[in-house]
Amino acid sequence: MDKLTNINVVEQQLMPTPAEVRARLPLTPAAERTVLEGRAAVQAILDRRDARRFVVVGPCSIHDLDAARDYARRLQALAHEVQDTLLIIMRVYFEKPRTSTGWKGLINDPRMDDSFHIEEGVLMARGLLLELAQMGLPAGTEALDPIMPQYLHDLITWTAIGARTTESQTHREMSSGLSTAVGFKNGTDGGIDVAINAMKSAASPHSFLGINLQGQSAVIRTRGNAYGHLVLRGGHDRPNYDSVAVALCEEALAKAKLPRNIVVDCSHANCSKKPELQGLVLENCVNQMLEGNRSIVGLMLESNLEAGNQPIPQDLSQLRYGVSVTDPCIDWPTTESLLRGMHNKLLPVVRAAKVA
Ligand SMILES: O=C[C@H](O)[C@H](O)COP(=O)(O)O
Ligand SMILES: C=C(OP(=O)(O)O)C(=O)O
Repeated sequence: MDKLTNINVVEQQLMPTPAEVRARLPLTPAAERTVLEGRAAVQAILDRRDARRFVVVGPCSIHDLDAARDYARRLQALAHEVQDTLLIIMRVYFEKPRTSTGWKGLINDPRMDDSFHIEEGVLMARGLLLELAQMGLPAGTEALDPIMPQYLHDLITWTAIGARTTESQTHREMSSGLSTAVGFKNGTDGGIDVAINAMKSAASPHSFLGINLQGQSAVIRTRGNAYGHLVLRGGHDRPNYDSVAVALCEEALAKAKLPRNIVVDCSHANCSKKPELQGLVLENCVNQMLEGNRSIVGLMLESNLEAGNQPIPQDLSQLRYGVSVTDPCIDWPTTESLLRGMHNKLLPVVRAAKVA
C-alpha cells in the first residue's frame, strides 16, 4: 500500500481522449467554415482591417441545451440583420470559475445534482458547439480547464481568460497556444496590470506540460498568440468603461507596446451585477465610438431568454426556462433592442470607414 500518494483522492476515472470525443462528434465542413470565418473576422477587427465591432453576447452560463438552441436561433437572425456593423459571437460558457463554491458549469456537473458526470458534460458541450457552428453562429467561451481546449477548441471563435485566472501562468501558457484571439479580463480588484502582463506573456512562445489529442502527457511548445487583448469588467463594484478609464488603459497598452484593443464587458462589476444597467454601459461605449474612439473593438453582454437569475433548486423540474442559474442577465427583447440600437448608431461610422 502506498501511504504517500493520493491521500485525498477518492477515485480516478478514465476519460475518453480528445481524439475519441472529436471522432464521436466530428467537425463538419459547414462548422469548420463558421469557425474559420469567425476567427478571421475577429482578427480583421483587431487589426483595424474591418471597421465593425464584435459583440460577445449570451447567457452567463449554459445549463439547458434546448434553451441555448432557442437563444441561438434568435441570435443568428439578429446577427444577420446587424452584420454590416457588428460581428455577433454567442457567449457559450460551459466552465464557471467560482469565487468560493457553487455549480461549476455544464461540463463539470451537467445534471446539476452534484453527480459530476464530466464525460457527459464534455460531449454535451461539444455537441452544442457543433450545432451552433453548423448553423453559422460563432461561439465564444471562457477557457478555464487547461485540458479542455483539446476537446472543444476547434469549435471556438473567441476565447476569454477570466478575472480569476488572468494572473495564472498556466492560463497564459495555454493562451499562447490557442488558435483564437484571447481576451484577458482585468483582475477582480479592477487592476489592469495583470491583464497587460498576461497579454505580454501569451504573446511569447512557451514550453509547458499539457496533453495531446491522444490524451498523453506532452510537452507543448507554442508560437505565442498575437491576438491577445484587454477585457474591462470593472472591479470591486467600480466600473472601468468610462472614457477616462479607457484612455488610461490605452496609455498603459501603448507603454507596454501592445495593440490598443479593448473589449468592454457591460456586465460583472461594470454594472454592479445589476443587469438592467448593462444597457447604460453599452450606450456609453457606443457614444465613445461615435466620438471617434477606436480602441474599443468589442463589447460583451450577459443575456438570456428571460431576465434575472435563479438559484438551482433541489427539484430541477422547478427551474424556470431561459433564466440564468449564475449571474443575472438581460432578457431577449432588451438584447435585441440594444444591439439594433448599436447597429443603427454605428452604421454611418462603419460606412464612412469603408469609404476611406
Ligand atoms: O460570471 C460568473 C460569475 O461572476 C463568476 O463565475 C463568479 O461567480 P460567483 O462569485 O457567484 O462564484
Ligand atoms: C466569470 C466571468 O467573468 P469574470 O471573469 O469577469 O468574473 C464570466 O464572464 O463568466
